[in-house]
Amino acid sequence: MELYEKETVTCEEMKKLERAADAAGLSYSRMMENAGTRAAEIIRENIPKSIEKPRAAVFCGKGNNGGDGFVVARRLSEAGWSVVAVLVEGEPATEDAKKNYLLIRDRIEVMNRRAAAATGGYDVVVDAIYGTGFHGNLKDEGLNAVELINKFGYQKADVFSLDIPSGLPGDYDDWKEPEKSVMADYTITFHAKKPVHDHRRLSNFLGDVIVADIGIAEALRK
Ligand SMILES: NC(=O)C1=CN([C@@H]2O[C@H](COP(=O)(O)OP(=O)(O)OC[C@H]3O[C@@H](n4cnc5c(N)ncnc54)[C@H](O)[C@@H]3O)[C@@H](O)[C@H]2O)[C@@H](O)CC1
Ligand SMILES: [K+]
Repeated sequence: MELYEKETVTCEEMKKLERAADAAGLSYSRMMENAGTRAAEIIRENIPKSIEKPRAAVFCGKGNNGGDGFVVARRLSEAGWSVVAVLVEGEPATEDAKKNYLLIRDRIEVMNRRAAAATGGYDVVVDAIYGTGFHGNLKDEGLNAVELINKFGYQKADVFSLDIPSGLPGDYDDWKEPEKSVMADYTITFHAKKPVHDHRRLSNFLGDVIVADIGIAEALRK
């Protein structure tokens, strides 16, 4: 079986697949656009139809998981939602995330985590803090943001984690419960599940796991 056909891949294998897809003509920036666009569609399909103008907060880290978050924020805003973007660790650091940040910066409200703590009433919270690049344990900024997301979740928001609930390493195989993580209602992962999604003791952190196609299989089949 080819790597791109596997249902579950490690974070390292995922990086390999992205490199191969890029070499086959599906650029990293296109993969991010596909990931965020598809995630926004899945979010819209899964919230109660009775909400007329949904309010969403998108928490973005400074890597490419945050970049996916900026694409989601743009897509939900284009769909008529009221959207705020929360910069958890300041401005984005990777090229593709920066590009997508510039596309929303002047269009939707951007705030830091402290300012976000004084807001509320969200129907949807998107967790785009950490994905496959996360290792070890949460540090202060991440930890505070994770607690805030979970607070909004307890209030009324549906929480959607992009790729992996922030706080959990993608290759997680420990039998201990993690110390702290986003508790998602839905985890939207890209291309294939990562080992953490198959972990039987983590279903209360993962919620429903949905795999979103971002074009990698098609690019590699050719
Ligand atoms: N171009 C690509 O490679 C694509 C990546 N995608 C997204 O990008 C994600 C991976 O992006 P990145 O590799 O930029 O990494 P992440 O965005 O997952 O992580 C961001 C940063 O967190 C730091 N970090 C790691 N452990 C930490 C800890 N314990 N405390 C605080 N900071 C920590 C890392 O050094 C990294 O700079 C995927 O999960 C997916 O969501 C998708 O956009 C598809 C295309
Ligand atoms: K995440």
